Amino acid sequence: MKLKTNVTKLVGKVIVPGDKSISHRSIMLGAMAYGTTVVNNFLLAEDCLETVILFKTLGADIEVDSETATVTINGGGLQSLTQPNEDLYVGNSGTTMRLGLGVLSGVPFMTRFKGDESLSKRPMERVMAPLREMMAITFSEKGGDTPPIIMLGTSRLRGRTHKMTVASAQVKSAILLAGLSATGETVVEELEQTRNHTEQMIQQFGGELTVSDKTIRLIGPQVLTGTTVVVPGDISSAAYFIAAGVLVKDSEITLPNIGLNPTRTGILNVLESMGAQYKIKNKTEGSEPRGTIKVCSSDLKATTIEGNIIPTLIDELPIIALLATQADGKTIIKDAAELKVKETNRIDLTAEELNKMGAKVTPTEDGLIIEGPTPLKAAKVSSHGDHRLGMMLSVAALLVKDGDVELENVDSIRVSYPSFIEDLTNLVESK
Ligand SMILES: O=C(O)C1=C[C@@H](OP(=O)(O)O)[C@@H](O)[C@H](O)C1
Ligand SMILES: C=C(OP(=O)(O)O)C(=O)O
Repeated sequence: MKLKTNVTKLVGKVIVPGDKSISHRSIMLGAMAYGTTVVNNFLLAEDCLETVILFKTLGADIEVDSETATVTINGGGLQSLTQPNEDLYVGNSGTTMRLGLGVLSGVPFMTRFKGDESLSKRPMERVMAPLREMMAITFSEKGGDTPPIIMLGTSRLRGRTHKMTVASAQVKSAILLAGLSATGETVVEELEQTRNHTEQMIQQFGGELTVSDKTIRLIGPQVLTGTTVVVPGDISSAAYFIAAGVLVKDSEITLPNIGLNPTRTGILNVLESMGAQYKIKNKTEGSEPRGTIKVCSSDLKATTIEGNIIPTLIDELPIIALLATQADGKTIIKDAAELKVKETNRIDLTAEELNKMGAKVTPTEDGLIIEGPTPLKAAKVSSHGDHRLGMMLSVAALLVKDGDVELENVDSIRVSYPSFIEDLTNLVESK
């Protein structure tokens, strides 16, 4: 697809779709709970629909109203799920597979999880190992770390203490979801604090847990009750418009109703340290705060991004790398080796694709070094099937003055944001 280039100004408002992490969890917890759960502003994108399909295949009563982005789940508790007579195919969605394994470790039947080509290369032992300690039988069919994964759950799951060896909200969440049906205390000691939606939402569904610093404790088994979830706009999707607004001269973009959970807002801290101009308005209080983000074009300076901020902006690092190509000086991103095991190796491919456009990005073992500012030029680029690379490159193209930017495999964007290109184009046309 030929991307929009040479854009002089972006003005307007974008209603960013619902948060992906919260949408996934609302289906899982809704299916584990007793009673009705209503999810408003559910993310109608491929990844979250994989979670809907997964739980429908397991017999859950789920209705999706695409017109209103509302999902209704009539939950009958975990034990009402039934053994499917087919494989559980979850497409490109790591969250669906990892959290799904956690949920199904607590039911006494066998399932076989499969994913697409990208997911079939992603590490699953990080989730299987703790679930095995809790007494589930689970292994990779190929004998290694990657899908297909066999899960033989049990109604005799045992609570255990887990010291995390990787900063991953998906691993933490899989353990906590398993802990809900385990007997005794499940403890997770995090390496770094990661997004805490699972902890917040378990409590919203009437469950109990305690959080002290980076340690989460939960005593099982627990009974959850259906509730209403109002999903905020996804800050990870908003990040592309934030970057576009900052980078394209004379721009002003308003993004209402964005989730501002502090375990997700690392990008805002980075914007501040790069000198970007943004404002937050109408911020609500509570466990999942939300507010309006307003950004306008800004001159940027380089920064260093490392340590415990990394999990709070992990999915935003490709778009932050683009911001850094336009910043004055050398930006250093480190402690982000996890980027190598996302939908693609986002360290190597962020560098490779931006460099095709004339950027100076050097991949390292655990991050990127970006020298800026560099003008970006016409090129043929690819998302490599990774939605976040596709969206980042679409924003990069806006800055190209002469010639075309052709993006290969634009369809991958549907994984998290089906109307992204349309929403970006509307901002260009509203000038
Ligand atoms: O828990 C979640 O919803 C997610 C956690 C992160 O993955 P890791 O847990 O692998 O870091 C993130 O990259 C992913 O997009 C969603
Ligand atoms: C890594 C991501 O998702 P998942 O792990 O669910 O595939 C992402 O959305 O960037």
